[in-house]
Amino acid sequence: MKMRQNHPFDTKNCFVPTSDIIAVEETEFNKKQHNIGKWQKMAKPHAFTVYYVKKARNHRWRCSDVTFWCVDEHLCNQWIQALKELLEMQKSRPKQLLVYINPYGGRRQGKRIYEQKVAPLFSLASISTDVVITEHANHAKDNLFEVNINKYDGVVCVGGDGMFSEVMHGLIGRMQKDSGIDQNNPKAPLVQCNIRIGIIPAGSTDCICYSTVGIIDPVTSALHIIVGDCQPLDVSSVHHNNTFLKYSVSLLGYGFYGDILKDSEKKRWMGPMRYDYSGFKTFLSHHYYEGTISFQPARHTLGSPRDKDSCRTGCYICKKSEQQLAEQHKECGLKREEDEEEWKVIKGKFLAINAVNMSCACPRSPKGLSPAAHLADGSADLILVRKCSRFDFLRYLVRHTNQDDQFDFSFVDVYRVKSFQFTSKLSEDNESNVTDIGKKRFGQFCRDHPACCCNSANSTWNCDGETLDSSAIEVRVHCQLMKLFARGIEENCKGEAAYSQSSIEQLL
Ligand SMILES: CCCCCCCCCCCCC/C=C/[C@@H](O)[C@H](COP(=O)(O)O)NC(=O)CCCCC
Ligand SMILES: Nc1ncnc2c1ncn2[C@@H]1O[C@H](COP(=O)(O)OP(=O)(O)O)[C@@H](O)[C@H]1O
Ligand SMILES: [Ca+2]
Repeated sequence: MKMRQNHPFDTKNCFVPTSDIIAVEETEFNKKQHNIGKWQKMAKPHAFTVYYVKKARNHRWRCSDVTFWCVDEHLCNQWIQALKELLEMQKSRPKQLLVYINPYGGRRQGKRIYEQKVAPLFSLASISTDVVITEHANHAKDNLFEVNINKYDGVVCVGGDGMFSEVMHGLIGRMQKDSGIDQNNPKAPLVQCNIRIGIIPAGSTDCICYSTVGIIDPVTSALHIIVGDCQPLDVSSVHHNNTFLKYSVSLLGYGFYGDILKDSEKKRWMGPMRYDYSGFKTFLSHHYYEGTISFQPARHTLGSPRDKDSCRTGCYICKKSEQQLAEQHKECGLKREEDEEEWKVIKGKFLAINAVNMSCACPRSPKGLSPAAHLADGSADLILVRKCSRFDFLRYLVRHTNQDDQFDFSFVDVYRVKSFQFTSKLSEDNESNVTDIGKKRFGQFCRDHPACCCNSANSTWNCDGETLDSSAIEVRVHCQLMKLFARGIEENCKGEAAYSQSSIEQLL
């Protein structure tokens, strides 16, 4: 059996784990191939090609191939058969996927990206697909409540964080509905969603993809889906007055990121650039908001937001949380301890309140809003940026783009939490004085100090790129509520540290 690799770095030996094989196909020899070199002398050769994942730099994956050939047809068929049987044994691989494409996300390239880069790979891997090109917002979400979901091994969304959020709401909502769980009850134990979601990035920020794969690259994401990766993800539920508002997996941001989102929605025609434009405008406006934040610290998890190491593939801290979750499920009859745990209360004037379930790394900020946040530890990092000068706020923002610690400022506090609540001063005042209509209607900016940037209007919550209607919210992190076709960011850079059993032992 002879081997030939189809790329310029031909080597004599090639080691490919079965888990990295994408497909095995019989290869037709054409006349031209037959007439070169030593094959000329042979009887009709038989060949098969193995397509496999080739890992390139910066977490990028590509489909490579290697062709084996020989004169013995029977031997060749035996190899094809044996390799196909090995592939059949990879039980976590999807066979049937439901795909939603947002044709208007990001630079409006979703349909082209899927058809040119992703569909050919799915077809090579013998994955059948039902494809829906969305016609309006919430199309995918509503559709997920109607389809025969058990027919599919996963759902793929082609778009940005907003599109992912829609699909996630459809799936989690469908799961709770089928299990008779009332989503409006903030304390309801939600049912885990085992149907994995794959993200083909074609949006504006694509933070969820970047934070779980390490790169925004449709081919890499398609290959993670094909090999059947599985990454559990924490999800926060957001409620107001016993009414369910939304779920969040990446950023829940009030003040700076809420204001950027609100302004940028009017500039959708600008594409991803709208965030730079609105970001600059919001930075100049320098509005701060008064309110009270109460939270329950996450005591069950080992890490802290100031850790130097990040969550990486096979993260030990996330595995520990998975074990704790399994134990909790066994003891589900017992009273939940969280109700008894203490609440910390902080009142203040904030430029930004950010709660992140993951690092929120994205191309704009490769280390993210909270570099040590974990994908699946059952906690969120709550970042409070208090009123400070424009210059200091700029220093804080710039640190998201370099190696300096963005939490090392007197006006920034960060806590690892499992739940929190926020009420703006404005709504507290309105509740205590409902007759003060003038304050409600005309209180846009502080009338006493027009130049001081304090804002007596509320900001908006940015929930994974969607705005929330209420400023007063109650948030609870649900450990590993859903799963992605991903494996977390792989540790492939020299000198890059991550949590391992030994580093944890040193910590303890
Ligand atoms: C002087 C330069 C300072 C630059 C600092 C930049 C820090 C950026 C951190 C970005 C965190 C992003 C968190 C993710 C948010 C997304 O869910 C959301 C919706 O995404 P999509 O649906 O793909 O459009 N995106 C945003 O809210 C935009 C944030 C814009 C930040 C400038
Ligand atoms: N066909 C459609 N027309 C308009 N909006 C849509 C459509 N399909 C999905 N959406 C909505 O578009 C929003 C943004 O989509 P997304 O793919 O995240 O793009 P971007 O990253 O540019 O914001 C999502 O909230 C989603 O609900
Ligand atoms: Ca988390």
